[in-house]
Amino acid sequence: MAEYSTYGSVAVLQVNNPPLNTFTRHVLQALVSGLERAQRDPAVRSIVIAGKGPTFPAGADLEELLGTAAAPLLSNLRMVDKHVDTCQKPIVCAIHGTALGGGFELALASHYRLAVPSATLSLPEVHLGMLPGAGGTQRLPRVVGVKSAIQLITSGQDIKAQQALTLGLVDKIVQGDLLKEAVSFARSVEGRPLEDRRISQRTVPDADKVDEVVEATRKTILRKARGAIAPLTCVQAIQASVLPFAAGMAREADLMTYLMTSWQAAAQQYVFFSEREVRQWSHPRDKHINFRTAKPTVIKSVGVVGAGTMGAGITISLLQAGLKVVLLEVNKKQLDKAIAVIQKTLRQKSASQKMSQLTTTMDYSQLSDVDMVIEAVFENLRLKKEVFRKLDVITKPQAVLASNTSGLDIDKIAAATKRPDKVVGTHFFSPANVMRLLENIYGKKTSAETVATVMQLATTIGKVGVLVGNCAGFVGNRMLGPYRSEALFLLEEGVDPQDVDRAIEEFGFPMGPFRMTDLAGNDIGWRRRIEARLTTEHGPPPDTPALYRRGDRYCPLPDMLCLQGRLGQKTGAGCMMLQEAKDDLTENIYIRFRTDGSVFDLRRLLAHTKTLEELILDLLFADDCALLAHTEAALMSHHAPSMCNRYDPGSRTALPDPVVLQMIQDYRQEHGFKKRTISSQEIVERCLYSLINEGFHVLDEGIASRALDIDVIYLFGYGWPRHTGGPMYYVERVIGLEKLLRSLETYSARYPNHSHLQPSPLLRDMVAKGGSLAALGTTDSKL
Ligand SMILES: CCC/C=C/C(=O)SCCNC(=O)CCNC(=O)[C@H](O)C(C)(C)COP(=O)([O-])OP(=O)([O-])OC[C@H]1O[C@@H](n2cnc3c(N)ncnc32)[C@H](O)[C@@H]1OP(=O)([O-])[O-]
Repeated sequence: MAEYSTYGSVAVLQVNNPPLNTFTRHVLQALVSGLERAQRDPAVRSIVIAGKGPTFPAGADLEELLGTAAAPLLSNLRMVDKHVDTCQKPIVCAIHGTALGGGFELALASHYRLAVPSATLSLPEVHLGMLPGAGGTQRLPRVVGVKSAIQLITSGQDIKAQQALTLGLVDKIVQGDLLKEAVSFARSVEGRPLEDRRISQRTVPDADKVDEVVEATRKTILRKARGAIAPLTCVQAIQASVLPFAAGMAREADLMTYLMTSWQAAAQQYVFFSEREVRQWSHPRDKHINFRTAKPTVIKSVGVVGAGTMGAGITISLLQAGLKVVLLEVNKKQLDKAIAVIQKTLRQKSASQKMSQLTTTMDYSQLSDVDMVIEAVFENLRLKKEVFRKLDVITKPQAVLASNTSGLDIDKIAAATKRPDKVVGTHFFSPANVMRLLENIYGKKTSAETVATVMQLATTIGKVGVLVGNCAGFVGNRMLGPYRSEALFLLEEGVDPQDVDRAIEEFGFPMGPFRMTDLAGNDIGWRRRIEARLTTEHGPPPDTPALYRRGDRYCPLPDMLCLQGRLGQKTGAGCMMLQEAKDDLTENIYIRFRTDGSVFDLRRLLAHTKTLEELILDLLFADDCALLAHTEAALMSHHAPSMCNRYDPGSRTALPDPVVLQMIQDYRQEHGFKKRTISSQEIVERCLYSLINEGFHVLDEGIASRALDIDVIYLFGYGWPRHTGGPMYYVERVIGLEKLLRSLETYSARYPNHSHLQPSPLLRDMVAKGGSLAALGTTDSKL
């Protein structure tokens, strides 16, 4: 637990609790015993505390901290820190690996800190809905000042050794053998006065400015916290650091108790464990196929087909993980553009050497030797099948073929090959090198080995892989459908897009549904709806009721906006693309003709022409000759058209657009909707409850095997606020299943034709029988 040894006058205490040397009560008791022994021994004149194995203690043991042992654990840690702080013999902490939370707090209580260059320090408690409750909020500001302490503690960010040295958090960086250096350092400081080494006895350097600093940062913290209580509570504790140390510690303890007993802390700790538990996957339809029984194929090289935004992002992720990549793109200009993006990103990450692992090509035969291919071409089933047909012929028989589709049928894609067992979905989220989620989709014939391979790939490239079944939209996008529909129905009834966005953002999402569509592109859903024959490029399909499709309520507003060229933020950027892309047309660029207002996808037009130049010539010699220029001017104009908002050039701030508001008003009038006032609560409930209700369907159908899989998908792929634990956790632990059912019943009685508001049979069953999502496999056992 804490091994005791002596090197002459130096006693060394090495925490030994593999794998992360976390603090349990027993570890802490062993540390106290060791400290007492060293203090008692007259031959010992200094003490070194270190971690055995790969790391310095990575903090309190969360299993204990979250259970009934929390109070004794916390008081033991405070006791150790007090022992260390007040010890009459100098104590040196030797830091390697990750000194996190309580580990870093122990180091701050010590008199000297040495670290290896690769060491990382941080106080990440805020991510667990807590604060550094063993003196961290009191000691850190005494070293770095209130301003920096607020920044470090409310973000929980990592501090690398060099930065820690600059900030005065470590005294020396050690290049060689850490323990040896620490022992000799300890020896060198023996007998020196310790009073100025005790951080607790120092004053906060910017104490006179504390109120000013807190005031200046409060707004930013509130905005970033998006409803989480921990960040502001951390600030309150840090504010108390200007008090005498004991008073500050008492305030910290009170605030820690408040946070530790909050539902948000429980939710965030659930997130921590769920992020790890998704790795322990099992096949929803056959529990015998799972992470233990299925063996992954070793992947050393990956082909990526398609060098658009997704393909480039996927390539970066793979290269960063040290894999060999062959990037294939049939359009030379697009390939060059992607190479430039990849190079720039890797350079920013100081990882330019990874470029040597990249081969770029326009020739499919270069993929003959890769272990796996990830296809990332345009979201079109015909095109994807064509690509898979080619890949099946060219790649080696054992290669895994994965599609980065966001919702197309994996079985249909697999059917284009003679190896459906090796075909799988790997749905990355944009930007693919940043977003942590990887939704892995198995088809009817996908083998256990293939599933294990893509789940392993997720870990290899630092993503959170979640295994789901095959259905339109899989888990994430399928659940988003009802949410988006309900948001649109709310527009019909009287709210503006900005009202919906505001309510959802106040709940904690970084972006409401309309800003999100503006960012992603309104045309993505439009194309999907055109392909599903719900609408056409010219308006609703003939003989179709305006507000219904296949018996379901349908809101055509987004289609109408697309027909007006309001495709999202990128339409605003479209003019730039049009200019620079005169002969580089790989993104979707839309033009609108002045005579009839119709919108065309330039790519589609290009399919009938050889080059963009030819197309432009055609247009110039056609009756609509002025129109391309007109379109350019329109796109360049100050009010670049977007979906529901307008964006000033170079800005992402969504501004209400009077044109859209008028259009919605006309639409309400035309279809007999009577505008009414709708509360934020109703907006949030209707949007989120319909999304969650779909989650119950997803579980019922076995598309997701556990509620925690859905939570992780929403937390890591869709910006669901972390402090609420994810949609399924939130509804069960905070709202209550019964209340969800009653609300859905009320709303579905009011809107009988909104099918997604009809409570799912699984939800009804659970409420009737008193069942819980935990029984379906959440991490309750760990909470
Ligand atoms: C007392 C009050 C004041 C103090 C408060 C604190 O200290 S608060 C705490 C402040 N400290 C933190 O918040 C640190 C949280 N931990 C981390 O950030 C990372 O684990 C890491 C960077 C230390 C290592 O990353 P990595 O990618 O190398 O590894 P990995 O992440 O995959 O973890 C491996 C296994 O260890 C498990 N496990 C991990 N930590 C803990 C823990 N503290 N406890 C228990 N278990 C823990 C993890 O679940 C996983 O288990 P599995 O699934 O294999 O059964």
